[in-house]
Amino acid sequence: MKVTVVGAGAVGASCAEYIAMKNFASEVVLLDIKEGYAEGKAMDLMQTASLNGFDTKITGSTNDYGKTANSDIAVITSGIPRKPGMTREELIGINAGIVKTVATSLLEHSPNVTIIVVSNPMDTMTYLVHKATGLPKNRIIGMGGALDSARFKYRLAQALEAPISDVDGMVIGGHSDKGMVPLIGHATRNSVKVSEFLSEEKMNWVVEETKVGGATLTGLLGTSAWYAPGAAVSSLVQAIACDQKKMFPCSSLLEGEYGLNDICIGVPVILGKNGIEKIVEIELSDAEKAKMQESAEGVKKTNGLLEV
Ligand SMILES: NC(=O)c1ccc[n+]([C@@H]2O[C@H](COP(=O)([O-])OP(=O)(O)OC[C@H]3O[C@@H](n4cnc5c(N)ncnc54)[C@H](O)[C@@H]3O)[C@@H](O)[C@H]2O)c1
Ligand SMILES: O=C(O)C[C@H](O)C(=O)O
Repeated sequence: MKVTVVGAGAVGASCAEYIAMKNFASEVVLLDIKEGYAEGKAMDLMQTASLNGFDTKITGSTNDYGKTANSDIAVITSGIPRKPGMTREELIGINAGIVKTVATSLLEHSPNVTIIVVSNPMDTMTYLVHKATGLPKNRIIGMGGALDSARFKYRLAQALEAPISDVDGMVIGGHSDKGMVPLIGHATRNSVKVSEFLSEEKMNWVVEETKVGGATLTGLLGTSAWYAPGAAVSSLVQAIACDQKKMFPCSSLLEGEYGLNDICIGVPVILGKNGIEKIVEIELSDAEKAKMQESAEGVKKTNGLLEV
């Protein structure tokens, strides 16, 4: 199993590290446009192998896609991250050109690749990869909901004063400060709805903190987060590589599901060896449906800025 990670910056390197630590891939190729940068990160990570007990080979490449040839899975993290006070949507001007070039270069060398898009604004970048490559929809996956759901569970556990392993919950919709739809009505603590434990006020706090999870970290760090994003990507890669049939909310091209068309947005999907093997349509309340609709309008507005 060969995995390429484009962009050896904060998220790309974290993602490569978690993939290697989970020890399911034979090779991870890290590629970056900055001379020597990916080679340096790959060498540094390889020097953790004997300490951390993995056999995955990590190779660095300065923009040489020959080294990525015949990758099974590729992750696109190349592009700029936001700074405090910015929205993800503001990154479109620079990131769209980078993501389009990277996706086509990947495909030239790996015709059977499944692509995971991370660069922001992620739902629009995922849509752009569809338009630019024409790959079947099961082989293009946007990562956002897996991360947002991990943040949701973190906030739920805080509010419940419970261990995170007791908590389950999911965030669907667009990966944006306003567009996320944390499904608080479906969230549980050991199969019991969290509304049995939490006041309306506490549940609203969980939802609002989840939606601005990325912005909160950007404010603290001066750039956007990387550990949880890297871990979330590695979980998606593992689900595909190991044919786990696991369910994650991912940005997927919709053709009528959830009443939406011609848009990539976060919905629950089953991930296995064929990438997105199924889009799962769950029953939403009228309020959740309205939020999903509003979120889709936001994503479509950003998609409208693309030149495709
Ligand atoms: N979807 C998500 O949940 C999620 C989570 C975190 C970050 N992100 C996004 O991921 C992206 C990367 O974030 P980061 O913190 O790693 O940024 P970073 O600046 O640390 O790393 C980005 C890397 O991309 C490289 N790059 C730029 N153009 C390239 C090209 N054409 N080919 C190859 N490499 C190129 C840069 O040299 C840099 O090393 C940002 O757009 C950020 O907003 C998304
Ligand atoms: O917040 C960001 O800009 C990066 C990423 O989308 C995140 O949610 O951490």
